[in-house]
Amino acid sequence: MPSGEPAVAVEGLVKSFGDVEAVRGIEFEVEPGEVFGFLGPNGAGKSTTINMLCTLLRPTAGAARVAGHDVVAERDDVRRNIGLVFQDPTLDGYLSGEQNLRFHAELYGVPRSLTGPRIRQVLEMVGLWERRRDLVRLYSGGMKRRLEIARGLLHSPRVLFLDEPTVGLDPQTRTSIWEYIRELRRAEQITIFLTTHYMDEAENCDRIAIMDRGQIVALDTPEALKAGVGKDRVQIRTADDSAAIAALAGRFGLEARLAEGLVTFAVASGEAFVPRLFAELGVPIRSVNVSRPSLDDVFMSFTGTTIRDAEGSSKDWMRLAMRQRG
Ligand SMILES: Nc1ncnc2c1ncn2[C@@H]1O[C@H](COP(=O)(O)OP(=O)(O)OP(=O)(O)O)[C@@H](O)[C@H]1O
Repeated sequence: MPSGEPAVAVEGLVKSFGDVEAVRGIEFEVEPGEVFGFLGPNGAGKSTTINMLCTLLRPTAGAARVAGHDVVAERDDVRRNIGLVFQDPTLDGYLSGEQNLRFHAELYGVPRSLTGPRIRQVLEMVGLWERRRDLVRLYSGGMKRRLEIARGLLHSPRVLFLDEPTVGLDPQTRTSIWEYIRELRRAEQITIFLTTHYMDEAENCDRIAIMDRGQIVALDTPEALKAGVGKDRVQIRTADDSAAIAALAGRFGLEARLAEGLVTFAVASGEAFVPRLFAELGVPIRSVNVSRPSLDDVFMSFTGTTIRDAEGSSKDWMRLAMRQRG
């Protein structure tokens, strides 16, 4: 990928299926090394977009470049430079972890001399080197997912597409998968493009795009998206709640009320406000708690639906991808 070029660059991308305009002229760029999250309710157009990026669907209009290559004119170059990790396991349970990777390396034409060292490198990265000789059917769910990630990395892709990488895994395993994803970015300077329905996971992304009805309706860092939703919630415990409520109204023009036994109010930037509060309230404060709008609030405000309603829509694009590649 030429230096300075985005890992993914999308311009006026459109995809129509007959009368259905699934993707309506979207634009965005993903920088090399970014962890980029793609969220949206069912039918928003996420899979259609990703299928175009992975060269499995031809755009109706517009253009996209992945790893510096045009998805239509340089399809094979794009394919060589991307890795896919999909939800449905396609590992062979009757082969060992290492044998699964060897098979994949052959499919991808990884030069033989490089295969052994590369397998060791990716297995060590996901903590499976010691277990490489065990049959995959004896692996736990988390180990299988880690092996799939290792497999997606085997041919050293510049951009790794992950479809809900931790769905169905227990919280501890999800945390460890995320550790691998972060390590991966550090070690391989790879760009990671992922879909997720877990908002806590979306928090781990450098930036998030929210898609709805064929359009990108929001794209920013998790922090900026949450800040854009509105105000933080501040709760204080005081020596005299009535006096505090009166002082908040009198000195700051804030309307506060008692909630859960705490003086509660909303303010644009809670953390920045706290020092002023201590300095100027004139009523002793015993404790303070600032909470931010969550990404759930962000999702709701842009799409009118909760992320939970958007769940269970795991798509077949990765499956389709593998079938078409294989
Ligand atoms: N091959 C196709 N033929 C006709 N319509 C399609 C086709 N693929 C997708 N669509 C339509 O395009 C729109 C976008 O679908 P898409 O699968 O891209 O959404 P999505 O955001 O991936 O949803 P999900 O969260 O369910 O995976 C939907 O209205 C869908 O019905």
